[in-house]
Amino acid sequence: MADYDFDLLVIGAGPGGYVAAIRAAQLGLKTACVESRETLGGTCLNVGCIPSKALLHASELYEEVAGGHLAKFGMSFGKPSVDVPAMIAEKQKAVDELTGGIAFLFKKNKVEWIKGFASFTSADTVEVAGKSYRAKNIIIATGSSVTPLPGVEVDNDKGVVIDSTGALTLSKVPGKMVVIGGGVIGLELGSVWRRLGAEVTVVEYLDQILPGMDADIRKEAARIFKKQGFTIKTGTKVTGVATKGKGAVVTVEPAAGGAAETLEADVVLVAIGRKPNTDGLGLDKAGLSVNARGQIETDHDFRTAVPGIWAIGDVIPGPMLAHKAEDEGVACAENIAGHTGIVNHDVIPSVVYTFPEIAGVGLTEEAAAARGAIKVGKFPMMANSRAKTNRQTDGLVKVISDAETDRVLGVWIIATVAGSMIAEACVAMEFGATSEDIAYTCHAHPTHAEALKEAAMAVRGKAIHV
Ligand SMILES: NC(=O)c1ccc[n+]([C@@H]2O[C@H](COP(=O)([O-])OP(=O)(O)OC[C@H]3O[C@@H](n4cnc5c(N)ncnc54)[C@H](O)[C@@H]3O)[C@@H](O)[C@H]2O)c1
Repeated sequence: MADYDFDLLVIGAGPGGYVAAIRAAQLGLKTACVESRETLGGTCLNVGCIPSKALLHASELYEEVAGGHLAKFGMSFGKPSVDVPAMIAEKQKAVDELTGGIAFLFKKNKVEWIKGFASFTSADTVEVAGKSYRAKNIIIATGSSVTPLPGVEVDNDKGVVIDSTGALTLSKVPGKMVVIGGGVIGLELGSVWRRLGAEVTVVEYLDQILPGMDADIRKEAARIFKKQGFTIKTGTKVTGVATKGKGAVVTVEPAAGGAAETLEADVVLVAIGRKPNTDGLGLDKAGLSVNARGQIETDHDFRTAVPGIWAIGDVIPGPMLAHKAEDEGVACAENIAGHTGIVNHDVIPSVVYTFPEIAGVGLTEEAAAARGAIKVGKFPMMANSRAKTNRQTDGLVKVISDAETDRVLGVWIIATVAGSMIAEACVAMEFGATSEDIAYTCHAHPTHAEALKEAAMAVRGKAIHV
């Protein structure tokens, strides 16, 4: 240790990096975490998962009232109004409390926060704000940033052509919003502004929204979103965005070729994906390189090609999800400390926090069928007593199992609380459960979770309530 400043230096304090730093400190390693943002928590806490969920929650409450959905329960209100700056300020309070919480956890666990941007000067040394730090181990947890759309300039301050960060700070509800990209960000942030009154058009290049999800789920989600008032243009590419007056004009044409058309918008949200952050890191000085997708490759233990350098989260291959990064952070810290840290990448849930929520874990039906014989059980939320009682019956649960062994290979859910329901599927899959194991597990009544049990029963044609 004599020559090293730290046992471990983590670059980046997002969900991957800050969790890795805390776990390493818990295990007795002298740990520092470098972060260039003013606050800890990375994209997720500052301008991603957390603020978007705050606005999703607030806008959902607004729509319940404004959309007249409570009238059927005998409740009536005067015409509701929304004070957007107040909503944004309350969101910021949640963000500040959570980012401040990490600063507290760093102090409590004696993790040193080095403020500034880290750049490698050799395989075991980084420079931050003109000072050099040498560490026995370095974890790269630099995350990802918004993929730019060639030829389209984002300016979040002007608030006309924006990305996900700009969509969290609009000062008023746009009349018309065009969302480029029918993925998670487009649908979540599009939902926020649609609920508050914007006319939202989603332009998606592929034939279906929500890439990577199960085909039934993608189809059903599109049906539900259209019913909610979204205009969804799939199989459509954007060929240009020009600002015009206080708004913008988006030119689109069929992906397969054909006549172009223009869409006028007050706000254009670009949400076409994210790319790993490696610019300026000086990877070459450490002897590292990136793959064709700009990612740093690691082995199963999160070791890069250079001994002593590890990488986790959005900067390595795999889904760009905060919880995947967190689990990798814990496992990587444990491996560095000489323990055995493992992440089961076959069981990483993904959740879209729209209304209803959309969640999945494991294989899609298409991917599972390509591997071998499968059985599929489906159960509609329409037949779930709790969903029916709440008058929120959109959605379904789908369980995919191996035809021979009955082992669960994938679970897909659209339901108001799908994000919570998917946790049960994750535990089941982590323990190698069969669909019968889920079917024979007693589930509390009346809960949404019973729909998962019934979908598991449906794998063998034994669902009761359909
Ligand atoms: N709830 C969550 O888990 C959550 C929330 C936000 C973001 N994220 C993660 O952040 C990342 C980025 O999210 P995202 O929604 O930007 O990406 P995404 O990859 O989920 O979706 C982007 C969509 O844009 C489409 N697209 C690409 N270029 C286009 C073009 N020129 N014209 C029209 N459509 C185009 C793609 O086909 C794709 O469907 C994802 O990895 C996502 O998992 C997750």
